[in-house]
Amino acid sequence: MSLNVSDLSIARGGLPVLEGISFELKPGQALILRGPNGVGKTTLLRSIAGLQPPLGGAVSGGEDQIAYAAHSDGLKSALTVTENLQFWASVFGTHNIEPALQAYNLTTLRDRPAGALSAGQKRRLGLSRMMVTGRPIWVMDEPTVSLDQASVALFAQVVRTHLEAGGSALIATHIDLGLDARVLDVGPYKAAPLDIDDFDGGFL
Ligand SMILES: Nc1ncnc2c1ncn2[C@@H]1O[C@H](COP(=O)(O)OP(=O)(O)OP(=O)(O)O)[C@@H](O)[C@H]1O
Repeated sequence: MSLNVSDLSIARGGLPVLEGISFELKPGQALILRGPNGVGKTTLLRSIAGLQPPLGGAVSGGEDQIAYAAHSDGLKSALTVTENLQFWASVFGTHNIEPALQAYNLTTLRDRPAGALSAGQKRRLGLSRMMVTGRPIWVMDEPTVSLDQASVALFAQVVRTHLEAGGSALIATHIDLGLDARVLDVGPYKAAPLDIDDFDGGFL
């Protein structure tokens, strides 16, 4: 199923950040979001993932189809690598965690508590959760933070395989992942500043 974003306007902390965002993401496609720090990429991804309501416009096709990977890895530090993935598999009603362990080179770390992993290993585990969700639309916010070059390549390969299987991916990233993907620069969609309409002329 395609994800459709239509004339979306979004706010953070009560202030509009982006407006007029529209795109379609079809099965097999990836879309890379770019834009300067603070422009609203995270806010856009959160809105598309259903974590916050938009100010206006619409998102369709994402209901129960989206798996969202935020800035944080979302791991339970006392659980092992295997237990973390089993937990997420049970949340999403799936079972087989082995492909995720193998794809992210985590098999030798499978019995290690997540809290005892390095930052890059934690990130690999966090990203591997996407595979066990069984969901077709992956929405990912700066997924390569903490990853070394080899792990970035692993991640890009996982995404390629996901796209070939008919999945899709929406990724906010500042780096070139080498994917065959469209790029959407959200900079030009920066919302106009709010009008200050409570100016008290009597103050002058
Ligand atoms: N919890 C918050 N409360 C209020 N404002 C926030 C909050 N989090 C972020 N903002 C503001 O909302 C705006 C959009 O932030 P957002 O995190 O979506 O940007 P971004 O494009 O993802 O940035 P980056 O590239 O640095 O990750 C920024 O101006 C930011 O300062």
